Amino acid sequence: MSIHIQNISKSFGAFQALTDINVNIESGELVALLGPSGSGKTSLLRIIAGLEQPDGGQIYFDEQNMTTVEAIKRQVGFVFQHYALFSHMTVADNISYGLRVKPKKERLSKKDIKDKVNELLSLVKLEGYDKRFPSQLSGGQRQRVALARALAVQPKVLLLDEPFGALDAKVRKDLRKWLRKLHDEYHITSVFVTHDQEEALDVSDRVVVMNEGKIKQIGSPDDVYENPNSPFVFDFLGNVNIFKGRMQEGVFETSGYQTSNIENNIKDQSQIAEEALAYTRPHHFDIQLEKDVEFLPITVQYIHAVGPIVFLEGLRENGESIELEVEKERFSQLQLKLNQVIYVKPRQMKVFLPEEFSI
Ligand SMILES: Nc1ncnc2c1ncn2[C@@H]1O[C@H](COP(=O)(O)OP(=O)(O)OP(=O)(O)O)[C@@H](O)[C@H]1O
Repeated sequence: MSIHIQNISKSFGAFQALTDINVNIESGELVALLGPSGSGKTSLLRIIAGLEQPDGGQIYFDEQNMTTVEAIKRQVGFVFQHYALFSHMTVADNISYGLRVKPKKERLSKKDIKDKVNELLSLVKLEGYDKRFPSQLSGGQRQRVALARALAVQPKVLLLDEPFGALDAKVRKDLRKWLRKLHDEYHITSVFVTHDQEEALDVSDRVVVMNEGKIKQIGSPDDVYENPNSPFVFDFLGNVNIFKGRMQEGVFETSGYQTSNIENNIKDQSQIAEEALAYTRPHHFDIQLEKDVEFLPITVQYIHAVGPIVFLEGLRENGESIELEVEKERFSQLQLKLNQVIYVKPRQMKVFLPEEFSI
């Protein structure tokens, strides 16, 4: 089932929570809505679910206009951050709830419901937990029960609102791997809300980056991470170094360092921009020990060498600091030490002008 979100807007009183949202989600896709707190992710998810009415715009499931269809008739499975399990019901009763409350004509037999529960318990790796109550489960187990309950009614669309938000980092990581695997097996069109960029990039087929009720960028995880279209997306999706400088005829200059190895959206390349900012991720640097005009000298101030990637911080001659990430092997080759002067060259930089900051 595909989902087409067309020109959706929503305000709460005078506050505009969503402005002209357009996204096409393909059948079987897992899409993450990613953005900071208050960016409108949950509001959009609730509008897809039918739990909230938009002020303008349409929601289609395939060719069917669902905008005014009641939530209960949308065949949507919903998983919330806070395990909304019924505390007085066992795991099995929680999972089968949606099947048991169906009208008699559509209801499966008791035996079929039991078989379905067992199938779902095995799917979420909780065989043997059927008689437990939610209070006897860990947070991660409860979320898996919530997912099994959402899947029991065979939804056409699965909506997940920060499903792992309340869990600790390790359980979160395990569950998102597991969700990805589950999705690869079942291919239910799924929309997943998160404010955690790593989670969004790790799990989804495509990421919709939102801020202040608007879409900033839509793309594959690799695309939005490697080719952010705005300073906001660059900053929100990972660590970044920002160089203040000026642009002139395709050359970026910052405190005595010049480079033409840059990307920018400036139409008139002969333009002079006095207040340009160049963005580079910490792993996009070449490092060497020999002085070179194409390289920036920096003094190593901090080294964190745990794991396969070494994190370094260096100080430029103008007092600005630079974060670097180097593979352990390269770090060992260079034998880097604190207070050593090294030479670094950004392999790629993206230059933005002040007017691009408000897009
Ligand atoms: N029922 C409501 N009444 C008034 N304002 C609301 C209501 N629901 C949401 N908002 C406001 O709309 C904005 C978007 O909220 P929403 O929950 O969609 O954001 P979010 O990106 O999901 O944030 P979070 O990550 O914190 O959950 C927020 O400023 C919020 O205060």
